[in-house]
Amino acid sequence: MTIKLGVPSKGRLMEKTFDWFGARGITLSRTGNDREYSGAVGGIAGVDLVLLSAGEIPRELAAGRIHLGVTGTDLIREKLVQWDQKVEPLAELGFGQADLIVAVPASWVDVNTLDDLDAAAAAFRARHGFRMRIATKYHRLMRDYLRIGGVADYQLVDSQGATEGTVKNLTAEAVADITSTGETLRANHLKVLEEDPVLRSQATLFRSRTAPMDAADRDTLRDLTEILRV
Ligand SMILES: Nc1ncnc2c1ncn2[C@@H]1O[C@H](COP(=O)(O)OP(=O)(O)OP(=O)(O)O)[C@@H](O)[C@H]1O
Ligand SMILES: O=P(O)(O)OC[C@H]1O[C@H](OP(=O)(O)OP(=O)(O)O)[C@H](O)[C@@H]1O
Repeated sequence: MTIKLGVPSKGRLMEKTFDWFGARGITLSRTGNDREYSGAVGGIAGVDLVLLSAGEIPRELAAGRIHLGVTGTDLIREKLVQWDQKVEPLAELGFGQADLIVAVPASWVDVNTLDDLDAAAAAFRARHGFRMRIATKYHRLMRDYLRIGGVADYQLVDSQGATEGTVKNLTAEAVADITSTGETLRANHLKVLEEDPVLRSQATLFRSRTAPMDAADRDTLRDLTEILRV
Protein backbone atom coordinates (compact mmCIF):
# COMPACT_ATOMS: atom_id res chain seq x y z
CA MET A 1 0.00 0.00 0.00
CA THR A 2 1.02 3.63 0.25
CA ILE A 3 0.83 6.42 2.80
CA LYS A 4 -1.77 8.96 1.70
CA LEU A 5 -1.03 12.61 2.47
CA GLY A 6 -4.02 14.96 2.18
CA VAL A 7 -3.22 18.59 1.37
CA PRO A 8 -5.52 21.58 0.62
CA SER A 9 -6.11 21.69 -3.11
CA LYS A 10 -5.92 25.44 -3.71
CA GLY A 11 -5.01 28.89 -2.50
CA ARG A 12 -2.70 30.09 0.24
CA LEU A 13 -2.94 26.96 2.31
CA MET A 14 -1.84 24.75 -0.59
CA GLU A 15 1.11 26.96 -1.54
CA LYS A 16 2.35 27.37 2.00
CA THR A 17 1.99 23.65 2.67
CA PHE A 18 4.06 22.88 -0.44
CA ASP A 19 6.69 25.38 0.80
CA TRP A 20 6.75 23.88 4.30
CA PHE A 21 7.35 20.35 2.99
CA GLY A 22 9.81 21.63 0.34
CA ALA A 23 11.93 23.35 3.00
CA ARG A 24 12.29 19.92 4.65
CA GLY A 25 13.27 18.01 1.53
CA ILE A 26 9.88 16.63 0.50
CA THR A 27 8.66 18.13 -2.77
CA LEU A 28 4.92 18.26 -3.31
CA SER A 29 3.64 19.34 -6.70
CA ARG A 30 0.48 19.42 -8.73
CA THR A 31 0.63 17.42 -11.93
CA GLY A 32 -1.46 17.70 -15.06
CA ASN A 33 -3.10 20.96 -16.03
CA ASP A 34 -4.15 23.79 -13.69
CA ARG A 35 -7.56 22.33 -13.05
CA GLU A 36 -6.59 18.72 -12.58
CA TYR A 37 -6.53 17.63 -8.92
CA SER A 38 -3.60 15.25 -9.05
CA GLY A 39 -0.21 15.59 -7.49
CA ALA A 40 3.19 13.99 -6.90
CA VAL A 41 5.56 13.54 -3.98
CA GLY A 42 9.36 13.69 -4.39
CA GLY A 43 12.08 12.93 -1.84
CA ILE A 44 10.51 9.72 -0.50
CA ALA A 45 8.91 6.62 -2.06
CA GLY A 46 5.58 5.16 -1.02
CA VAL A 47 3.70 8.40 -0.33
CA ASP A 48 0.74 9.56 -2.45
CA LEU A 49 -0.49 13.15 -2.53
CA VAL A 50 -4.25 13.60 -2.25
CA LEU A 51 -5.53 17.11 -3.04
CA LEU A 52 -8.67 17.89 -1.05
CA SER A 53 -10.78 20.78 0.20
CA ALA A 54 -9.36 21.94 3.57
CA GLY A 55 -12.84 21.44 5.02
CA GLU A 56 -12.96 17.77 3.99
CA ILE A 57 -9.56 16.79 5.35
CA PRO A 58 -10.85 16.27 8.94
CA ARG A 59 -13.47 13.77 7.75
CA GLU A 60 -11.01 11.90 5.52
CA LEU A 61 -8.53 11.59 8.41
CA ALA A 62 -11.23 10.40 10.81
CA ALA A 63 -12.48 7.84 8.27
CA GLY A 64 -8.91 6.57 7.78
CA ARG A 65 -8.94 7.27 4.04
CA ILE A 66 -5.79 9.40 4.40
CA HIS A 67 -2.94 8.75 6.84
CA LEU A 68 -1.69 12.32 7.14
CA GLY A 69 -3.43 15.62 6.44
CA VAL A 70 -2.81 19.35 6.62
CA THR A 71 -5.70 21.56 7.69
CA GLY A 72 -6.61 24.21 10.26
CA THR A 73 -7.16 23.21 13.90
CA ASP A 74 -10.46 25.11 13.72
CA LEU A 75 -11.81 22.71 11.10
CA ILE A 76 -10.62 19.62 13.01
CA ARG A 77 -12.29 20.77 16.22
CA GLU A 78 -15.49 21.86 14.52
CA LYS A 79 -15.98 18.79 12.37
CA LEU A 80 -14.76 15.92 14.58
CA VAL A 81 -16.50 14.89 17.80
CA GLN A 82 -13.75 13.84 20.25
CA TRP A 83 -11.18 14.90 17.66
CA ASP A 84 -8.19 13.80 19.74
CA GLN A 85 -9.33 10.18 19.59
CA LYS A 86 -9.39 10.28 15.80
CA VAL A 87 -6.32 12.34 14.91
CA GLU A 88 -3.00 13.28 16.46
CA PRO A 89 -1.42 16.70 15.76
CA LEU A 90 2.19 16.15 14.63
CA ALA A 91 3.34 19.71 13.92
CA GLU A 92 1.99 23.26 13.84
CA LEU A 93 3.10 24.68 10.50
CA GLY A 94 3.30 28.37 11.41
CA PHE A 95 0.83 29.72 8.84
CA GLY A 96 -2.92 29.95 8.37
CA GLN A 97 -3.16 31.62 11.77
CA ALA A 98 -6.67 32.80 12.50
CA ASP A 99 -8.75 33.40 15.63
CA LEU A 100 -12.36 32.33 15.98
CA ILE A 101 -14.11 35.33 17.54
CA VAL A 102 -17.58 36.74 18.25
CA ALA A 103 -18.29 40.17 16.78
CA VAL A 104 -21.21 42.58 17.07
CA PRO A 105 -22.04 45.86 15.32
CA ALA A 106 -19.54 48.59 16.30
CA SER A 107 -22.58 50.77 17.01
CA TRP A 108 -23.58 48.55 19.98
CA VAL A 109 -21.67 50.72 22.46
CA ASP A 110 -22.99 48.86 25.51
CA VAL A 111 -21.92 45.41 24.28
CA ASN A 112 -18.24 44.65 24.84
CA THR A 113 -18.17 41.34 26.74
CA LEU A 114 -19.95 37.99 26.67
CA ASP A 115 -22.02 39.09 29.71
CA ASP A 116 -23.09 42.17 27.78
CA LEU A 117 -24.03 39.96 24.83
CA ASP A 118 -26.19 37.79 27.09
CA ALA A 119 -27.99 40.89 28.41
CA ALA A 120 -28.41 42.28 24.89
CA ALA A 121 -29.76 38.92 23.69
CA ALA A 122 -32.40 38.81 26.42
CA ALA A 123 -33.43 42.42 25.64
CA PHE A 124 -33.47 41.65 21.93
CA ARG A 125 -35.82 38.71 22.41
CA ALA A 126 -38.16 40.74 24.62
CA ARG A 127 -38.29 43.51 22.05
CA HIS A 128 -38.45 41.53 18.80
CA GLY A 129 -40.09 38.27 19.85
CA PHE A 130 -37.33 36.12 18.34
CA ARG A 131 -33.83 35.22 19.40
CA MET A 132 -30.74 37.19 18.42
CA ARG A 133 -29.16 35.56 15.36
CA ILE A 134 -25.45 34.75 15.28
CA ALA A 135 -24.19 33.83 11.81
CA THR A 136 -21.43 31.21 11.66
CA LYS A 137 -20.14 28.03 10.07
CA TYR A 138 -18.66 26.93 13.43
CA HIS A 139 -21.86 25.52 14.93
CA ARG A 140 -20.41 22.94 17.31
CA LEU A 141 -17.64 25.18 18.66
CA MET A 142 -20.00 28.10 19.14
CA ARG A 143 -22.76 26.12 20.87
CA ASP A 144 -20.21 24.81 23.40
CA TYR A 145 -18.58 28.20 23.88
CA LEU A 146 -21.85 30.09 24.38
CA ARG A 147 -23.23 27.43 26.74
CA ILE A 148 -20.11 27.61 28.91
CA GLY A 149 -20.21 31.42 28.69
CA GLY A 150 -23.81 31.46 29.92
CA VAL A 151 -25.37 33.01 26.81
CA ALA A 152 -28.83 31.53 26.30
CA ASP A 153 -31.15 33.68 24.20
CA TYR A 154 -29.60 33.27 20.78
CA GLN A 155 -29.93 31.18 17.64
CA LEU A 156 -27.19 30.21 15.24
CA VAL A 157 -27.84 30.83 11.57
CA ASP A 158 -25.68 29.04 9.06
CA SER A 159 -23.27 31.08 6.96
CA GLN A 160 -20.66 29.24 4.91
CA GLY A 161 -18.91 32.37 3.60
CA ALA A 162 -19.00 36.18 3.55
CA THR A 163 -20.28 35.87 7.11
CA GLU A 164 -19.41 39.45 8.05
CA GLY A 165 -21.95 40.63 5.44
CA THR A 166 -24.90 39.00 7.20
CA VAL A 167 -25.32 41.87 9.68
CA LYS A 168 -25.56 44.48 6.94
CA ASN A 169 -27.88 42.16 5.02
CA LEU A 170 -30.11 41.91 8.11
CA THR A 171 -29.94 38.11 8.25
CA ALA A 172 -28.05 38.17 11.59
CA GLU A 173 -27.34 40.54 14.50
CA ALA A 174 -23.88 39.16 15.31
CA VAL A 175 -21.27 36.87 13.76
CA ALA A 176 -18.82 34.19 14.90
CA ASP A 177 -16.05 33.74 12.37
CA ILE A 178 -12.30 33.52 11.99
CA THR A 179 -10.25 36.65 11.65
CA SER A 180 -6.62 37.21 10.81
CA THR A 181 -5.87 40.90 10.15
CA GLY A 182 -9.31 42.11 11.32
CA GLU A 183 -9.79 44.02 8.08
CA THR A 184 -12.97 42.23 7.02
CA LEU A 185 -14.57 42.94 10.41
CA ARG A 186 -13.61 46.61 10.33
CA ALA A 187 -14.80 47.03 6.76
CA ASN A 188 -18.19 45.66 7.81
CA HIS A 189 -18.46 47.88 10.93
CA LEU A 190 -18.16 45.02 13.40
CA LYS A 191 -16.17 44.86 16.66
CA VAL A 192 -14.78 41.82 18.45
CA LEU A 193 -15.90 41.08 22.02
CA GLU A 194 -13.15 41.68 24.57
CA GLU A 195 -12.91 38.02 25.62
CA ASP A 196 -10.02 35.79 24.51
CA PRO A 197 -10.77 34.14 21.15
CA VAL A 198 -13.00 31.08 21.15
CA LEU A 199 -10.08 29.28 19.49
CA ARG A 200 -6.68 30.16 18.06
CA SER A 201 -6.16 28.17 14.88
CA GLN A 202 -3.28 27.52 12.51
CA ALA A 203 -2.45 25.05 9.77
CA THR A 204 -1.33 21.80 11.38
CA LEU A 205 -0.09 18.42 10.17
CA PHE A 206 -2.33 15.68 11.60
CA ARG A 207 -1.95 11.88 11.66
CA SER A 208 -5.02 9.67 11.40
CA ARG A 209 -5.38 7.25 14.32
CA THR A 210 -7.60 4.99 12.25
CA ALA A 211 -6.00 4.64 8.77
CA PRO A 212 -4.95 1.05 8.06
CA MET A 213 -1.23 0.44 7.51
CA ASP A 214 0.85 -2.61 6.64
CA ALA A 215 4.48 -3.07 7.75
CA ALA A 216 5.85 -1.21 4.71
CA ASP A 217 3.53 1.74 5.38
CA ARG A 218 4.70 1.90 8.98
CA ASP A 219 8.32 2.09 7.76
CA THR A 220 7.39 4.80 5.24
CA LEU A 221 5.56 6.83 7.88
CA ARG A 222 8.51 6.55 10.27
CA ASP A 223 10.94 7.65 7.51
CA LEU A 224 8.69 10.56 6.54
CA THR A 225 8.28 11.86 10.09
CA GLU A 226 12.08 11.60 10.54
CA ILE A 227 12.72 13.61 7.38
CA LEU A 228 10.14 16.19 8.45
CA ARG A 229 11.44 16.12 12.05
CA VAL A 230 7.93 16.00 13.52
N1 LIG B 1 -7.90 35.10 6.42
C1 LIG B 1 -7.33 34.00 6.86
N2 LIG B 1 -6.10 34.00 7.38
C2 LIG B 1 -5.53 32.86 7.83
N3 LIG B 1 -6.13 31.66 7.80
C3 LIG B 1 -7.35 31.60 7.28
C4 LIG B 1 -8.01 32.73 6.78
N4 LIG B 1 -9.21 32.35 6.31
C5 LIG B 1 -9.29 31.02 6.50
N5 LIG B 1 -8.17 30.57 7.10
C6 LIG B 1 -7.92 29.18 7.52
O1 LIG B 1 -7.80 28.39 6.36
C7 LIG B 1 -8.44 27.13 6.56
C8 LIG B 1 -9.39 26.84 5.40
O2 LIG B 1 -10.41 27.77 5.44
P1 LIG B 1 -11.79 27.55 4.69
O3 LIG B 1 -12.59 26.49 5.33
O4 LIG B 1 -12.38 28.92 4.55
O5 LIG B 1 -11.31 26.97 3.34
P2 LIG B 1 -11.48 27.49 1.89
O6 LIG B 1 -10.26 28.25 1.52
O7 LIG B 1 -12.81 28.18 1.77
O8 LIG B 1 -11.44 26.11 1.12
P3 LIG B 1 -12.59 25.06 0.79
O9 LIG B 1 -13.81 25.85 0.44
O10 LIG B 1 -11.99 24.33 -0.38
O11 LIG B 1 -12.74 24.19 2.00
C9 LIG B 1 -9.12 27.18 7.91
O12 LIG B 1 -8.41 26.39 8.84
C10 LIG B 1 -9.07 28.62 8.30
O13 LIG B 1 -8.85 28.81 9.69
O1 LIG C 1 -9.32 39.19 9.32
P1 LIG C 1 -9.11 39.13 7.83
O2 LIG C 1 -7.65 39.12 7.48
O3 LIG C 1 -9.88 40.18 7.11
O4 LIG C 1 -9.61 37.70 7.31
C1 LIG C 1 -10.85 37.18 7.71
C2 LIG C 1 -11.63 36.63 6.57
O5 LIG C 1 -10.93 35.53 5.97
C3 LIG C 1 -11.81 34.41 5.89
O6 LIG C 1 -12.57 34.45 4.74
P2 LIG C 1 -12.14 33.79 3.37
O7 LIG C 1 -11.20 34.70 2.65
O8 LIG C 1 -11.65 32.38 3.59
O9 LIG C 1 -13.53 33.78 2.62
P3 LIG C 1 -14.96 33.23 3.09
O10 LIG C 1 -15.75 34.46 3.45
O11 LIG C 1 -15.49 32.56 1.87
O12 LIG C 1 -14.79 32.29 4.26
C4 LIG C 1 -12.76 34.62 7.07
O13 LIG C 1 -13.98 33.93 6.89
C5 LIG C 1 -12.95 36.11 7.09
O14 LIG C 1 -14.01 36.52 6.27
